Amino acid sequence: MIRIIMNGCNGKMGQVISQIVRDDGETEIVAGIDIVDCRDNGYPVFTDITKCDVEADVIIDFSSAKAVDTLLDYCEEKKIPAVVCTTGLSAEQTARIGELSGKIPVLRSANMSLGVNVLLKLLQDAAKVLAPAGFDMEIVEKHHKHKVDAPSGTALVMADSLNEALGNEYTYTYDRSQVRQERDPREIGISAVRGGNIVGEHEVIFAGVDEVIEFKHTAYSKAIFGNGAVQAAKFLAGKPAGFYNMSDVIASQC
Ligand SMILES: NC(=O)C1=CN([C@@H]2O[C@H](COP(=O)(O)OP(=O)(O)OC[C@H]3O[C@@H](n4cnc5c(N)ncnc54)[C@H](O)[C@@H]3O)[C@@H](O)[C@H]2O)C=CC1
Ligand SMILES: O=C(O)C1=N[C@H](C(=O)O)C[C@H](O)C1
Repeated sequence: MIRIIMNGCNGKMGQVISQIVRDDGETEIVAGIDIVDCRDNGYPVFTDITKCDVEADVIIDFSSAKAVDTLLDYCEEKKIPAVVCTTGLSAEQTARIGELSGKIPVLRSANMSLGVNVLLKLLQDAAKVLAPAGFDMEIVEKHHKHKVDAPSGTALVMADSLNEALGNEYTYTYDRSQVRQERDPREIGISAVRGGNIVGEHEVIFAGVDEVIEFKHTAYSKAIFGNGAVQAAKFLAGKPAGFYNMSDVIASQC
């Protein structure tokens, strides 16, 4: 059995993962962390991560960017592998994760679904052909009204994938309301829509002269992220220190 600590256990994703693990014969949640202790999960819940003294093989984090500094301190102190799924992290937090991966295994991914991670590769192939041919690139993401970060972590990773494939020469434009000029050919536009209970949609538009290509991923349930996170936890437990992402998990299953 792989023993998991669930950070953010009483949130939407924490509850999805609690159910997946209940139905899984290879993993168990041995403790949860959440500032809100509102339900009986069948495992102990700590409202302060520093008070959690339960031994575990890996921690899965779906909490809040504000919670991530303390999470990383805890993982470093306890030498516990971390699957970091929370989005909206600062540049400093991202750098800290990079440093920490020299000491412990850390897997970070803004999107744990198989589909998005396959799409990231397809986008790079498309960008290498279409951008030099003059196609403009725009990303539109849509999420539920409760989401606090914008643009989504996935939209940013998609932009970074496009940019990386093109030699990192592009800048990102989030808002055109204050400018009165044509778009720069070396920009990637990123727009965020929030409303209702949309689970998550990401559309990447390559707009050329007289032709448009659109790549779209639609999440129909949060289970796709939860299943990916549990697979990532199984992958990460027992690995040497290093920085991993979902493409490592997918490659290990092929
Ligand atoms: N990487 C991925 O595939 C996905 C990432 N996410 C990200 O995961 C995060 C959580 O998403 P949801 O579950 O939808 O949000 P949520 O708001 O439903 O749940 C977050 C939980 O974290 C708890 N929390 C807040 N501060 C905490 C702290 N200091 N320590 C422990 N727990 C704390 C909250 O009380 C809440 O129960 C967000 O950043 C979201 O963008 C969400 C879905 C997929
Ligand atoms: O907050 C969410 O719900 C999601 N967040 C992730 C992101 O910011 O990209 C992944 C997914 O789209 C759902």
